[in-house]
Amino acid sequence: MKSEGLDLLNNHFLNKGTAFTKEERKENKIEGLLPPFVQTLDQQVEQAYENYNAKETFLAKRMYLMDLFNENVTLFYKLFSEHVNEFMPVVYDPTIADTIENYSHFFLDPQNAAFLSIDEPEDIKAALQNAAKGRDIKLIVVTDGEGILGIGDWGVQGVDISVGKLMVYTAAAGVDPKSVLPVVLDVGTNRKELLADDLYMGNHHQRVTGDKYYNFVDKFVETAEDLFPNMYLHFEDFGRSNAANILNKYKDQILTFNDDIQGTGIITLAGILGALNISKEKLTDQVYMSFGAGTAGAGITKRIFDAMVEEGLSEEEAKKHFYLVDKQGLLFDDTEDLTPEQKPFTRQRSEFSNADELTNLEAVVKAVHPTILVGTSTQPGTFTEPIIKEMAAHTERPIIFPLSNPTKLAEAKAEDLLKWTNGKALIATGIPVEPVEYNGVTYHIGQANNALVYPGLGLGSMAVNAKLLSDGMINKAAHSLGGIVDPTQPGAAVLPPVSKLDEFSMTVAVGVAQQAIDEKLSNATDAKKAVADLKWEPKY
Ligand SMILES: NC(=O)c1ccc[n+]([C@@H]2O[C@H](COP(=O)([O-])OP(=O)(O)OC[C@H]3O[C@@H](n4cnc5c(N)ncnc54)[C@H](O)[C@@H]3O)[C@@H](O)[C@H]2O)c1
Ligand SMILES: O=C(O)C[C@H](O)C(=O)O
Ligand SMILES: [Mn+2]
Repeated sequence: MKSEGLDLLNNHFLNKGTAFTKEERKENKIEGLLPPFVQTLDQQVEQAYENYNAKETFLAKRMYLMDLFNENVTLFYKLFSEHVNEFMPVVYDPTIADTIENYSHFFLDPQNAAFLSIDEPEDIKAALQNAAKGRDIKLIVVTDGEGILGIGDWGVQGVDISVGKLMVYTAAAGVDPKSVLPVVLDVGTNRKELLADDLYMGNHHQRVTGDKYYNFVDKFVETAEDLFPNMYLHFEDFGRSNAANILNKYKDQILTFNDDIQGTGIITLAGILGALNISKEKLTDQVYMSFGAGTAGAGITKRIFDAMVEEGLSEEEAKKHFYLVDKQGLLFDDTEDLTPEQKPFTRQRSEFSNADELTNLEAVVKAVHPTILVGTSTQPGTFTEPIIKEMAAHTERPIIFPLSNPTKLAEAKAEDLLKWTNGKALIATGIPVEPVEYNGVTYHIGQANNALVYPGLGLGSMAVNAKLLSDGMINKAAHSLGGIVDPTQPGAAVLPPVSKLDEFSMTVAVGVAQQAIDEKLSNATDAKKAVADLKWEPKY
């Protein structure tokens, strides 16, 4: 049915606001509902950007942008595309963490999401249909809110991460916003403050676990697959005890992706390859230490391990290059409470004369002399000066990636890492960081955030209707980010800049699409054309 009159103005996918021409206004029964002057999209962008700049805080800017999105999707993305670098930290991480923590109090609009409650599993189908409103959904981002960034369990309030991740898909890779659906699975929350808050908008009970939980996830996956058969299903910020289980259950059956495990693995491998391109060292010579071996930490470890095997090491040899440190300290084969993902990378006590003392990062760094240290621990400031100096004393160009998000949880600041290592550290951070001046050199800091790859990976997979997301496609994405930064420049970043996100998302998309074709996971024939055909642009 054709939208007209106020319905048209209230349809944010179709609304052009003051850019409706005189003819369109007549034709669609909106004459007299707008100020008479017809604006161009560029004029609307100029006006919106003026308003945006008048807001003083990131939070106020974000709220303005969400209002704009709810009003006019085309204008929102046109504005976003012109200021990607500036808007990313506002629309996405770290500001998104503030809106998640305060969601029930800030609430104005459900942002087109589907809210699926474990107490009403019979409503899943209707909820997805209501939210899709007849649209052909090709991409869902779903969360259950248990492991939001590093800030933990926020129940239904985690829905904003689904909304934000989808906005990045469109801004970075041109995924058509009409084809996407944010979803939250409300299975309860264990956060006491939320349960005690009358204004909390989710189910006021503890998280449901076990079979009931997994059956609910199953029912959601089946129903979504049924309703939207060509869909790419992106899981985000599930808790440590569920994320890998869910991925392992579905990855060989449907086109699905876990961002924290796979996306983070890809971007971290890409960052390490970028760092080695600067230091001219080999991956297979590195000693890798993961600090915080949870969903992301173990996912990254597996990806780097696979890359070492691909570069010629046997699995047995490759394993010797890895050390996992978690709450218990260095993880040994007899450590209690190991997760299934940690087990393959544990060490033996007999390797060390002081194994019993290896219960904190400092002791382990002293004993092991890592060349790469990646932080996904959620513990701020844990990459301390003595630890970093110890690491730097044994390796010429230490590769140090404090990846915990949001900003307040980062293991270290780039500026400090450069100071403590005399400018030698090769750094990437999870959140965006301004360039650092040190000893007359401007150091550009790469952002190892999965947002740099998941949009291209998704677009490429969707463009060729890939049956599955294979290791080969994931690997291709990790190797697609090289060649943009000039590694010979002093202070060069280990990853390409976010300002070129739209450009390299296309490289990732085409590479991934081609890989799917080569692996016979797709019937398409022309990867480039398929990607170009699916790409949406914000214009009237
Ligand atoms: N940059 C990125 O793209 C990216 C992607 C995913 C996750 N992350 C960040 O990584 C962090 C972890 O996310 P996750 O999804 O893996 O969470 P998680 O809960 O699965 O993992 C966190 C791990 O840290 C461990 N830990 C907690 N306290 C510790 C301590 N004192 N010492 C050592 N280890 C400790 C936990 O036991 C757990 O294994 C978050 O801050 C998240 O924002 C970043
Ligand atoms: O959301 C981000 O910024 C990256 C990542 O998925 C995370 O959980 O921290
Ligand atoms: Mn995440």
